[in-house]
This record gives sequence, C-alpha cells and structure tokens, in this order.
Amino acid sequence: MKPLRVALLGCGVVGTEVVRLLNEQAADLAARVGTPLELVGIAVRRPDRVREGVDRALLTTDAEALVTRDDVDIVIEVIGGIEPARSLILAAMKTGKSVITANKALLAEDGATLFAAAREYSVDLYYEASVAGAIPLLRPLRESLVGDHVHRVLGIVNGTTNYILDQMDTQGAGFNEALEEAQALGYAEADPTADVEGFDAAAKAAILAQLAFHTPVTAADVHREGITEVTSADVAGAKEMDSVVKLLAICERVPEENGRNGRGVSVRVYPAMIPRSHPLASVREAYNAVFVEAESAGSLMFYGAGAGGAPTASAVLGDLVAVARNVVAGTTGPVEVTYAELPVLPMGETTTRYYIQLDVADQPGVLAGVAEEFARHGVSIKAVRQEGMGEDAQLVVVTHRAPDAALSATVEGLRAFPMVRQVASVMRVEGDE
Ligand SMILES: NC(=O)C1=CN([C@@H]2O[C@H](COP(=O)(O)OP(=O)(O)OC[C@H]3O[C@@H](n4cnc5c(N)ncnc54)[C@H](OP(=O)(O)O)[C@@H]3O)[C@@H](O)[C@H]2O)C=CC1
Ligand SMILES: N[C@@H](CC=O)C(=O)O
Repeated sequence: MKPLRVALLGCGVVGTEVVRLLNEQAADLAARVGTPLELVGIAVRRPDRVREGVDRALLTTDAEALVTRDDVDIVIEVIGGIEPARSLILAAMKTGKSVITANKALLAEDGATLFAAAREYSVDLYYEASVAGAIPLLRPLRESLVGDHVHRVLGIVNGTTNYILDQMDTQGAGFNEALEEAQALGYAEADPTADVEGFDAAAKAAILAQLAFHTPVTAADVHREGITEVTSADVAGAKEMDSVVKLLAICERVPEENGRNGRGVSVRVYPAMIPRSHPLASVREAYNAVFVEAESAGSLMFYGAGAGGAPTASAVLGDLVAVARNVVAGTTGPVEVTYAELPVLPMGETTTRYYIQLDVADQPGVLAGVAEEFARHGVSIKAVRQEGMGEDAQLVVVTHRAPDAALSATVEGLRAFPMVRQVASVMRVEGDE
C-alpha cells in the first residue's frame, strides 16, 4: 500500500524521540495504521547540530517548503512558540495536511484560529502531547467525557515546577539548584521562565478549561502565579501543617443558585498547600496528575510522566496513528466545539482559603487585633495557633473560604498592623474540604 508521508517540524527534545519511535516501531505502526508511515523531511534551525539517530539527509531549514510539499500527508509540529509555528501549521492545513502538535503556548493563545482552519480545510488537528506529556487526558475529555457535565479539573500539569517543589520539600534543596537539575533532565522549557512563572501551566489550564467546559478560554484569561516567590519558610510552614506546596492548575464551574451551567468559570494557576493525605501530594519529581470531577462519572484521576522527550513523543505517536487511520479511512476526527459562552470570572471573585503566618509581638491584644482585621474584611478564621513567645512569637491562621479579593485585602491590612512585624508566609490552601 502507498505509504503515508510525514513531515516533522523541529528535532529537539521531543522531535528526536519522535524520530526514534518512528524508526524503531516502523513495522508495528504500519500494521496499526494499515499502511507504512514514511518520514520525508525534518525542519530545524541548525542542521549541523549533532542529532543521534537522525538521518542528516532529511534535514532542511526551509520549513515552509517542507509543509507545503505535495507529497506530504501529515505534519508534526514540535518547534514550539507562536511564530513560525502558527504560520507553518496554517500553511500545512491550507494545503490539505492534517497536523499534530505539542505546542500548548500556541493552542492557548490562538487555538481558535487553528480549529477554524482545521474545519475550513477538513483536516485533523490533534494535540494530546500539549498537556501533561504522556498522560492520555485530552482525548478522554474530548471524547470519553463529552456526554458528561464536568464540574472541575484540578491538577499538577508542570513537571519542572513539581520537580523543584519536590526537591525543596524532600531534599531541602534551594530553588536554583533544583531548577538546574530540572533543566539538565530535559523537563524545563528552553526558557525556564515559562515553567517557573506559571505560563506553561496557565497555557495547559486554558486548553483543559476549553475542553472541559466547551467555552473559549485563552492563556490571557487564566489567573497565573508562579513558584519564584515560594520560600523555604512556605515549604516549612506547609510541613508544620502536614501539607506540601504544589503548583496547581484549577479549572472549575462557579455555581449559581439555580443554574446548571454556572455563572462562569474560574481558571487559575498558583502554588498552594495541600494536605499530605491528598493523592496529589504524593505526585513526586516531574510527574503530573490531574483530577477530573464530572457529574455522572464522579472523580477520575490521571497520572503519569508529564514532561521529557520520550513520554511526550509517545503522545505524539498516539495522535499520529489516530490521524493516519483517519487519512486512510478518508475521514477526520472530532473538531472542537466551543458553543458555551461562559465568562471567565476575575480572581477576586473566586473563593479560596489562605494560610497566613505572622511574626508578631506577643503582647496582650495582638490576637484580638489580628482577628479584628479578618472580621473587617468578612473573612472567617478556621484555625489559629500561636508559637513562641515574647519578642519571638508567630501566629498561624488558616481561613475558611472567602472571596480572594477579601483575603488579599486582609493580608494587606495585616502588613500595616503595628503589632505584626512581618507577614512571613501567605499560601492558598486547597484539597482538604
Ligand atoms: N520538552 C518537553 O518535555 C515537552 C515539550 N512540549 C512541547 O513540545 C514542543 C517542542 O519542545 P522541545 O522539543 O522541548 O523543544 P526544543 O527547544 O528542544 O526543540 C525545538 C526544535 O525546533 C527547532 N526549531 C526552532 N525554531 C525553528 C524554526 N524557525 N524553523 C525550524 N525549526 C525550528 C529547533 O531546531 P534546532 O535543533 O536546530 O535548534 C529544535 O530542533 C514545544 O511546543 C513544547 O512546549 C510538550 C510537552 C513536553
Ligand atoms: N516544561 C514542561 C514540559 C512540557 O510540557 C514541564 O515541565 O511540564
């Protein structure tokens, strides 16, 4: 049978593993698709770079010429970033090629343009590898759960930051030392800012929210806080609470009194304390895990390798087989439909809980004064504990749920409170209700 011809854009951490799997599993892939898959070209920036196991004769720096070649059937994009990836994907689709991409940054910024093009040119756009690496997560959301009503998606979707926080928690490592290790292991993006400032997780949260709630969500809609401000004091404070700090991506419907769809969605990424008894607390190193809570299905957990060349290439190859089968059958798979126009609510309206550690002067009235500040903003205290005495006292306060704006206003008030020497740690609390 005539082989299906595949063009690869990018041959870095993920791309080299895609090439290896295509070569090593050629016979099995051909049997699964029903026809051989032939790699006909690989676009890179620096063709002279050493790439183990890659046939140099396939390399080109002219990516546009490669994707528009008449004899190419399927394009895999693992360059990353917005441009030239977007133009190349659009050029490929315009010339009738189905596309597989791992590019969460592009999907979260301008997925609507890509989905519209896929519809217009009747081609597939598959992107399982863009969220949580090897973990089959998008296809379950897009296909298996499409008949259900998803309430919440909560998870650890960035391997680099999970690795860093895990090293800080278990090894007492410093932030920079742990980041260097994550980079050496190939987890971190080329520019680690995307990981440690939460941009990578925010892009993934946007993709998850869009699929879960069938509503348009872009990275710009996501409330984002990274882990660069997480201190050893925060990690130690979490330990005292028998908790651990994790960078969480949270997508949830915000209920309204009598409504089913909710009055909107909340999509957010921030470091938060979760109890050690919570299943997400035991997600170590660069692993990812995601909970999906749906009306009929109940709670589902997806766990596995969320980053790295081989795991990500596994997801790319899964998409490749699915797309290749569609090409052989002369059809295309499901296309995203974002029919619900749910507003993404501002962070200030989202209800959260805070852990706050204060260095205070242990004088009569300090506790009453602190409690008064919480009351002034309508924030209810769940637990309070004092440690130390005299000049060296600390108050640890854990709140009940309150609008995030009220909680942060309380913290600002406490910073200005004369008997509070320092607000030593502020961390949101998730997962113990
Ligand atoms: N690494 C990971 O664990 C994961 C990555 N992803 C996503 O996969 C994608 C690829 O990531 P990764 O492999 O880590 O990235 P790398 O930086 O390792 O590789 C990028 C590749 O793209 C090539 N490239 C860059 N610009 C151009 C251009 N203008 N024209 C042609 N080729 C170009 C580079 O060429 P050259 O080699 O010559 O520099 C390189 O081969 C990204 O979208 C990323 O977000 C998704 C999940 C996990
Ligand atoms: N840098 C990302 C990898 C791909 O998504 C991560 O650390 O999770």
